[in-house]
Amino acid sequence: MNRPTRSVDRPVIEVEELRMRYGAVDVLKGVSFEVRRGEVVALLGPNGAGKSTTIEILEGLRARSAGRVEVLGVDPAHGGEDWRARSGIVLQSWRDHAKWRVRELLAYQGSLYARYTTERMPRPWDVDELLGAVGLSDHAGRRLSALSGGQRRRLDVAVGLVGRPELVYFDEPTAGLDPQARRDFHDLVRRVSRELDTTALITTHDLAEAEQLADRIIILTQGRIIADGTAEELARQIVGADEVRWVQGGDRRTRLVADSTAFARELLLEHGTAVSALEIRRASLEDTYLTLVREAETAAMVADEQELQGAAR
Ligand SMILES: Nc1ncnc2c1ncn2[C@@H]1O[C@H](COP(=O)(O)OP(=O)(O)OP(=O)(O)O)[C@@H](O)[C@H]1O
Repeated sequence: MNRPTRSVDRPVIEVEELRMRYGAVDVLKGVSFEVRRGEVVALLGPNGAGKSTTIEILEGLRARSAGRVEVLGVDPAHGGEDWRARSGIVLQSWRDHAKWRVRELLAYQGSLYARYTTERMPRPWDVDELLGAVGLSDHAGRRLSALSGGQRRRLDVAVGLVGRPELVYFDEPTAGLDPQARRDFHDLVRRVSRELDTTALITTHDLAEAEQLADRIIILTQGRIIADGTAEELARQIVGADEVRWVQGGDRRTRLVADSTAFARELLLEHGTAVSALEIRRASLEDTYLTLVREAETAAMVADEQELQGAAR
């Protein structure tokens, strides 16, 4: 299916200078980013970085301290039911409803969206089709209490998607899933993004997942965005991103370089056949992430110390 073309393609999420303060503590310190229609974006960051706070503000569950936020063209602080129905939230939220059966729960949840159906987007998603899409067809008649952890996670995903949302938030979606279920989930998100033009914002601590799934990665640390781009673009931000190893004159050598192709070319031109076992390892997203977060934390510590010294003078 082709993506529908739109003459005015405004971003689905627009965040400008977002600030959040709990008591005397600034948790978000001027966060700005955009997410375009159909994009899959991963929001990464250490514990306590402000990811959940950001998402709760976008969902309209938390009032911000300052800044401009628009989600699907509406300020979440003033979003009504119609606006809310256009987003889906995938949380681990159905654990307490142990007596419901899978199909029953999805049919009920889906029925809440029927009044929001449009010609372009019939709502809700047909329950049997959705059960098939998340791999729960064989468990449709089961009570929630009889599902495994992975099956419940698939159900969480189905609940988040049943209203065919234009925008869906996933909070650590594959935590606790086995590798097959994880791959199925990735396929599902890609399909939903491609075929329904659904925008997805995913928080995860799984960097391999972010790399595989996301069109774009945003890294939040200590309430600030320190990187925003594709995994490749992020890797280019750090110096010495590639590791080159080779053997020369019997010695094993290793160098960290920014442009490994140019380095290898020079090396071979200069030393020719004296070079063997040449290997290039690109920085993984994990290397990049850890480097960027460490640099940001060091810079913040230095700034704090300077401020303290300034105040003591
Ligand atoms: N209601 C609250 N009152 C006071 N402080 C809060 C409140 N909610 C969150 N915080 C603080 O705000 C900071 C950011 O928290 P947040 O939950 O947004 O981080 P996170 O990036 O989602 O972390 P994690 O990866 O651990 O889920 C933390 O220091 C947290 O302790």
